[in-house]
Amino acid sequence: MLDLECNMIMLVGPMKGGIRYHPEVDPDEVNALAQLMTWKSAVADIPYGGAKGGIGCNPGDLSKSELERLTRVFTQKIHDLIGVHTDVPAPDMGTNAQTMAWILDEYSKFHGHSPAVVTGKPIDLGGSLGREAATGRGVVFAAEALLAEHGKAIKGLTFAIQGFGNVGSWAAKLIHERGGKVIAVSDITGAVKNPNGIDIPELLRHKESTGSLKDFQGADSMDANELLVHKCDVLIPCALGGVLHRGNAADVKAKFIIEAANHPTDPEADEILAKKGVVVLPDIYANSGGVTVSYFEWVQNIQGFMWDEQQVNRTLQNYMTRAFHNIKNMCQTHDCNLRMGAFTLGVSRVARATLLRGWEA
Ligand SMILES: NC(=O)C1=CN([C@@H]2O[C@H](COP(=O)(O)OP(=O)(O)OC[C@H]3O[C@@H](n4cnc5c(N)ncnc54)[C@H](OP(=O)(O)O)[C@@H]3O)[C@@H](O)[C@H]2O)C=CC1
Ligand SMILES: O=C(O)CCC(=O)C(=O)O
Repeated sequence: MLDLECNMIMLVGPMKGGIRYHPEVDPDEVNALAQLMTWKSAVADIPYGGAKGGIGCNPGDLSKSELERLTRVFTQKIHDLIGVHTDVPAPDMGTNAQTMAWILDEYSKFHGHSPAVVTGKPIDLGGSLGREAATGRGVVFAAEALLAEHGKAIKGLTFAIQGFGNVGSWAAKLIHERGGKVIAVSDITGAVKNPNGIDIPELLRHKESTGSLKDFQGADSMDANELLVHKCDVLIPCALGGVLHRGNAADVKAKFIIEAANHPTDPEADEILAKKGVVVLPDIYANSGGVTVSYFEWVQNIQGFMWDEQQVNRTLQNYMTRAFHNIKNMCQTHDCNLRMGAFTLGVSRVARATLLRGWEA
């Protein structure tokens, strides 16, 4: 199944969002994810509408050459819909810089060389330094901003991380570097735990060489579902949507949840967690580091000028800190939680742009 959804008609700039390859991709989910991109871009204050694309497939079952052919055929079908100033794809679950390189190459056969038509591409093809790490790094900046509000810091706190792909592995690495104790990690093959803190660089090497978390010597294996209710200070879902639901929310022991995945908490779980006093940092803010650095990549491509990595990371931190304070202001003004504050900020920015364009009903 191939699907591409766009949620905003060029109100403030092109539409933007990732392309997902996963067996559970369906049009409703892609549409919902495109809507999240609209509010996410508005919260980050970057000039984009929302989009998302996906293919229902299991990339783990496909060879590299099958993935390339699939991506090229997909691009042949959507090349008239995407474009530097209309809709700019990026990686999401199951896709990566190589996928973006194939899209760029195939698109350029129809429209001429156009590096800015995708972001998250390899550096050698015009990708931005810092984009690969950006979502995980943004998650860490977001966590630091939230924890500081509560008089805490990453150092010394315990973390459980679901998902060890692009977002989860970068978040784990950066938390480990800051002195946080990552005590549980999972991927699709299972989960591992170590109450003294997992050696994340070692786990990265193990995952890189074996392709899974299984048989890692530095930690005990655990039930992957148990990870979400494991005793820790901070839980970071970095995989699928809907993983926190009424069946497990009451058992969550973390005091903070940083939503690095898109839509990991369903509305029933949200209510249960709020009653328990768990502080949830919403996805449309917490994982916005990826699209923010995608914006920097697009700007660099259009300018034909490459930023150094320090500039990318510093500017990302400024964007994440500014957005956190804007959300907090909304929460204070409307006496609401962080999710409502983030949505109020995003929706009000989109509404203002709509009115200014004269599109009111
Ligand atoms: N990439 C980006 O820039 C952004 C991503 N996001 C969101 O972050 C989340 C992760 O994306 P990303 O890291 O890019 O995706 P990846 O495909 O790189 O990684 C996904 C990870 O989730 C694991 N996983 C899949 N299913 C399960 C499961 N049932 N239980 C536990 N782990 C599972 C995978 O396991 P395995 O390694 O074994 O395959 C993998 O480690 C998604 O929700 C995505 O929408 C949000 C903003 C930007
Ligand atoms: O980098 C991008 O453009 C989009 C990233 C994405 O898909 C997301 O934030 O969910």
